[in-house]
Amino acid sequence: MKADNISYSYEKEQVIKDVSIRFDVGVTTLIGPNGSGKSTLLKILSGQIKNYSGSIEYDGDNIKNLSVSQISRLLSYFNQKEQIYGLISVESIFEMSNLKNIDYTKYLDYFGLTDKLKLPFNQLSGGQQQVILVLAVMVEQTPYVYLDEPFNNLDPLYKAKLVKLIKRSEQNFFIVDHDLDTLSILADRILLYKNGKIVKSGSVELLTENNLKNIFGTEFKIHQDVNGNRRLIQDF
Ligand SMILES: Nc1ncnc2c1ncn2[C@@H]1O[C@H](COP(=O)(O)OP(=O)(O)OP(=O)(O)O)[C@@H](O)[C@H]1O
Repeated sequence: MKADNISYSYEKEQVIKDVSIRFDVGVTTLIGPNGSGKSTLLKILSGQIKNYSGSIEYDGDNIKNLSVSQISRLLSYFNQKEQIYGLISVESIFEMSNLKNIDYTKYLDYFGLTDKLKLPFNQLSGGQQQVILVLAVMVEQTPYVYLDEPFNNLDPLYKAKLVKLIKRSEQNFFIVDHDLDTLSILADRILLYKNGKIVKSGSVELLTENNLKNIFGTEFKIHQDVNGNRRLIQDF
């Protein structure tokens, strides 16, 4: 995916300011403050918001020239804030997503959620709902996957399982989240974002105390764990 010079305003407020982004193979993460426009940008890149300026191409085709079914084969999108499933069963959610007839029960087994298959979605806990929705998106098996805050509500075990699943997947992910430790382990590319613009892009090496302070306006301390991974500790 290649997005060039994307700008977007909600009524009077310009939220995205001339952003150019590449979404390549692997895991790309967008890190920035609350209200800075990350979710809006994901909706633009995934074709849900259309009246932006700039251009977005997938494999050389402008997204504006693709049909709804072409887009649905190309990309999938997760955002728990806008889920609408309510009384629909977990099984039906997977059946709607399972266009390639894959065995999705292995995912449910992996999260210990097999016994929830027949339940209505609203009888699951917040974390269970979150896992089911992320899994339903992965079941679509599209090459591009946009995840808006996939690690919200997840306990440490579910978080570890989801990290492993994403790392093992052949799909390409574009993730927005505020869990910086998890992103630092997952990310192949990091985009630091503030006030509607990409401030810096590069590898996990970008997660420095200075860069994070610049983005969020608060102090951090960076430590290395025994595996050499970065651990970011916010200094309160
Ligand atoms: N549908 C909308 N109509 C009008 N303004 C909106 C709409 N959605 C978002 N905004 C505004 O756009 C700005 C960016 O919102 P957005 O949800 O994209 O930020 P974000 O970076 O994803 O935030 P967070 O990290 O808190 O989820 C905010 O000021 C918000 O109030």
